[in-house]
Amino acid sequence: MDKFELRREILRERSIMDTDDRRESARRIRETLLDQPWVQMAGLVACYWSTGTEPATEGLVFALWKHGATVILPVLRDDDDLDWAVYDGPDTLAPGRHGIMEPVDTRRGVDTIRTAALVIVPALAVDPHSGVRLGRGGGSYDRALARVGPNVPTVALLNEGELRPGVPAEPHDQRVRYAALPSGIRVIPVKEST
Ligand SMILES: Nc1nc2c(c(=O)[nH]1)N(C=O)[C@@H](CNc1ccc(C(=O)N[C@@H](CCC(=O)O)C(=O)O)cc1)CN2
Ligand SMILES: Nc1ncnc2c1ncn2[C@@H]1O[C@H](COP(=O)(O)OP(=O)(O)OP(=O)(O)O)[C@@H](O)[C@H]1O
Repeated sequence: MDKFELRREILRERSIMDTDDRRESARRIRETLLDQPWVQMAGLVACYWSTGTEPATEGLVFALWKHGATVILPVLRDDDDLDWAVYDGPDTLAPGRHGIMEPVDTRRGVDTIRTAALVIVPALAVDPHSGVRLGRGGGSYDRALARVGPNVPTVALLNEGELRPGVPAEPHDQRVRYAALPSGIRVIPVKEST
C-alpha cells in the first residue's frame, strides 16, 4: 500500500469512529502521556493543536500548560515548514491554514523546536519497527523533526491500530522514538541510520 492509499484508509477509519470511542481514545492517550515522568519533567514541550478527526490534544496541551510547562505549537508557513509560537491559554488561539488553531503570540522561528525537551507530533500511522511516520503529506514534520537532536524524545499520538508495520518510507522521512496509544506507550527500537 502506498502512502496515498494508507493516508486515505486511516482517514476513513478515523471518520467512522464513534464519537464516544474517539473521546475515550484521546483521553487514554493523554493519561498515558501524562503518566510518564519524562513528560512531567519536560520544561519546554513542542505539541500541536489537533484538527478534524485526530485524537484530540486540547486536554493534553491544557494539562501540560497548567502543570507549568512552556508549550509551543506549530504555525504553518506558506512553504509548509513549521514556525513556532507559545501557547498562553485557550483564549490565545486563532485559526490558521487548514483551519487549524494557532497561537496569536509572536512567531519564534523554525529553529525554536531545537530547544524543546519533548516533541509531540501528529501522525496517521507509525511503523512499529522503524518509527517511520505517515503524516499529511506536506513534509512539515520531516523538516521540523530534522532539527531535533537524537536524544530528545519524539512521540506520535495514535489510536489503537494505527501503529502498523509496512508504512512506506522515503529517504526524507523522519522517525519518531515513541508512539502513545490508548493502551500505553510503545518504544520504537533504535536503529542505526540506514
Ligand atoms: N493538528 C495538526 N496540526 C498540524 C499538522 C497536522 O497534521 N495536524 N501538520 C502536519 O504536517 C501541519 C499542517 N499540515 C496539514 C496539511 C494538510 C491538512 C489537510 O489535508 N487537511 C484536510 C482536512 C482537514 C481535516 O482533517 O478535517 C483539508 O484541508 O482538506 C491538514 C494539516 C502543521 N499542523
Ligand atoms: N526537508 C524538506 N524540505 C522540503 N521539502 C521536503 C522536505 N522533506 C520532505 N519534503 C517534501 O514534502 C513532501 C511530503 O512528504 P511526506 O509525504 O513524507 O509528508 P508527511 O511526513 O506525510 O507530512 P507532514 O510531515 O506534513 O505531516 C514530499 O514531496 C517531500 O519532497
